[in-house]
Amino acid sequence: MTGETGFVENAAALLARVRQQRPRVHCLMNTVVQKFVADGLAALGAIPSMTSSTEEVEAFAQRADALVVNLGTLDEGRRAAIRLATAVARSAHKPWIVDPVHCDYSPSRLAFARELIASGPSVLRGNASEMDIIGEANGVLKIKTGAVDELTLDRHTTRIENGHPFMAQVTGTGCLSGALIAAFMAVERDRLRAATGALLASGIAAEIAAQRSSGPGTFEAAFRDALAALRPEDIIANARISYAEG
Ligand SMILES: Nc1ncnc2c1ncn2[C@@H]1O[C@H](COP(=O)(O)OP(=O)(O)OP(=O)(O)O)[C@@H](O)[C@H]1O
Ligand SMILES: Cc1ncsc1CCO
Ligand SMILES: [Mg+2]
Repeated sequence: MTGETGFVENAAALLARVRQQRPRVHCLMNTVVQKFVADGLAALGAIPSMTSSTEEVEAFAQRADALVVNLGTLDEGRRAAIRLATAVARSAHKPWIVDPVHCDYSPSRLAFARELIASGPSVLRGNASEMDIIGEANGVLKIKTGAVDELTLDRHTTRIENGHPFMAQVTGTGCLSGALIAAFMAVERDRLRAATGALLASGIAAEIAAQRSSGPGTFEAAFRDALAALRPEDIIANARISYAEG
């Protein structure tokens, strides 16, 4: 089945809205992929910021339109910064997303991820190992990425097939997808529509980029170029999406 009414058309319109509104996305992002994520957001048309200083993070979160919390290189300072920033997002009703990177490697990180999830993010996104260990996340849109992305909210599941295997060979494509979801949530309050738009944009840009690439190295640059050049009509022409209830 393809085509729940208007979802793909809405995704295409959201891409144009991100370009026009240029949302500010504050990223508490792991140190491995900060540049890749900032460049990807900028290519899309959003405005990234990245500080994790406990002195400044509340002011940055207050200024931002959406927040990404990524646990990839967690330490005491980052835990404190995350608590401060998420408190601002909650009280100011800003959309925020948790990416529980490597929560399957460490009991302490898993406990912190669960604490964050219980405090009410809009979205939780991880790869299969991370999402399988986390389990329930009541009231949160759960997204498991991979060859097919699965978005689950209550009893509704959306599957997005777009993407390319080169994505799994470039560190940070998952982290970037979380940041792109935040950018789309900044311009669309319906988080399922926002996340669908972001993952279609990312997956379709990756397919276009792969046609011009000879491996993961050239793909990385071509992916950024394709995100910058992506048009709403590319989303409408190339979306591979299905929906299920129950
Ligand atoms: N085999 C594949 N075919 C198509 N798309 C893929 C494939 N593997 C991953 N992707 C896409 O790559 C992106 C990253 O997904 P993945 O599940 O690999 O995240 P991740 O492990 O958290 O990545 P990272 O930690 O490096 O940021 C998603 O947008 C997903 O759709
Ligand atoms: C490889 C790696 N290690 C910590 S974060 C990160 C990149 C995103 O998963
Ligand atoms: Mg990851």
